[in-house]
Amino acid sequence: MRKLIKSGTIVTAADTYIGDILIDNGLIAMIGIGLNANDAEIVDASGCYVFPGGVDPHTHLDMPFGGTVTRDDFESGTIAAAFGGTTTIVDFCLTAKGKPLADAVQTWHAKSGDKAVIDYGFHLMVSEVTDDVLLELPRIIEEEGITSLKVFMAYKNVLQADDGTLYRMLQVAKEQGALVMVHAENGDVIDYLIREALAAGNTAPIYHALTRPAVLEGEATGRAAALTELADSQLYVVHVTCAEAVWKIAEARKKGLRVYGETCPQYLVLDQTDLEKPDFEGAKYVWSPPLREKWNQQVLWDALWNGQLQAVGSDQCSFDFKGQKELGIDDFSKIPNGGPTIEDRFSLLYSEGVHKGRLSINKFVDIIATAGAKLFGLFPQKGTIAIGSDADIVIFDPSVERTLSAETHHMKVDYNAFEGMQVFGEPVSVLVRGEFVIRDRAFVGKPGSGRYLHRRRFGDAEKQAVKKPPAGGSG
Ligand SMILES: NC(=O)NCCC(=O)O
Ligand SMILES: [Zn+2]
Ligand SMILES: [Zn+2]
Repeated sequence: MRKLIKSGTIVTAADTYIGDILIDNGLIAMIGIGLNANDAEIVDASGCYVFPGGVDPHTHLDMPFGGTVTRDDFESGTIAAAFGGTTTIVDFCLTAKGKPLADAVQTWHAKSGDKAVIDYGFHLMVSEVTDDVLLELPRIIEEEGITSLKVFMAYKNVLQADDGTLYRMLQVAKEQGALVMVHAENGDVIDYLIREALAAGNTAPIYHALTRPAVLEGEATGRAAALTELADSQLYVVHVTCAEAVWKIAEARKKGLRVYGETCPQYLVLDQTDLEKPDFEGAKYVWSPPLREKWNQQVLWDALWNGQLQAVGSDQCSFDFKGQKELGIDDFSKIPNGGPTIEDRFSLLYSEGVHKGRLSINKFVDIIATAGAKLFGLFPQKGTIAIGSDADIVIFDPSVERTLSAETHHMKVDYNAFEGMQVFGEPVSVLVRGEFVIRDRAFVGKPGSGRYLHRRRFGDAEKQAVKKPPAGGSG
């Protein structure tokens, strides 16, 4: 049945206006004022914002890491995402050294296919360059529409790739129209600092931060940008935490390089002192790169506002405190890295950004939905409210004040990283391709209803936009 969303304040990355949206066959069919459609179900959105569904370009669901597996899988993770206003995720498909890339992609399809309740795509994590990898990559990019490749410069002896691998991936990305994503930290030096700290008996969670100093994130970011320049390629730096890394991205962008950056909600609202919480509670706040000194938060907000950073991903990678984070009780380096963020990304950015006057409402939409869709080959199908786009819509009540908590969240994990934080605004109803997944704050979706997204190549949208009309055509 068609749906008519009436009288909401429609917000895109460019505009804010009161209007109606007619949804037909999962797509936005019409936008106007005073629209009528006798056969359509009327959805009253008066007093609410009508946002495009959030696009989260950085999630780890059902992922093995640090000797365990993330608590949230594609079912609980995407349900939580939907409650939080996110309708599209791009998850990281973990490849294994020496094994075909296609095996990893099939594993990720098996993890997600009958579980996801929102739409999803995959990035491919690549940690080695072999003849087989080089042969297989173009096929994966073409057939699977996986047009982003992730390289780790940290996690020595586990996921870390060397500079040659990063450079080669940048070359492949240039040739194939893909975007290289990089976890930028100097893994070799960090490995040394960790061994030094442990040898001195420094085992508590705070040493996770102290052995991964900001200067090593800045150094790796600058190195990745330099290799991008050499390869004349494109780079997206994930989870930027600090001024040192922002400066390197800004410098690269000033030179005209295609270098982009993402930060995450945790780096905008939490800081290094959280790792000092007693009774091992600091382990809940172990991310890599780590939470930084508080003054970095303002640098990140400024960078989002002025366009030095483009997007905010959740980096959802959840582990229970009990039994999982506790693996590192005697050794901080064994604490599984990551936290539960998929559900609160959208609301935290609205509340801390728009409500507190740090971001305009249009900039918020850009950061939370539009920029990610553009960079990862999904725009304008995803990330905006426009005629012909998927009807992925969040009806958001800005008047609600609520407290984030593990008691009320929908992730499976046993703690909330933002426990006790007050936020303004709440996604009330969420639609994916015109179907309610969340309706009046209740889950009404169906596991398996999320669709896999075959993404376009990097830069394809721009190429299509300037395509010449056929000779003799009217154009
Ligand atoms: N960020 C983090 O600590 N865990 C997830 C894996 C990664 O993105 O590095
Ligand atoms: Zn990472
Ligand atoms: Zn991550």
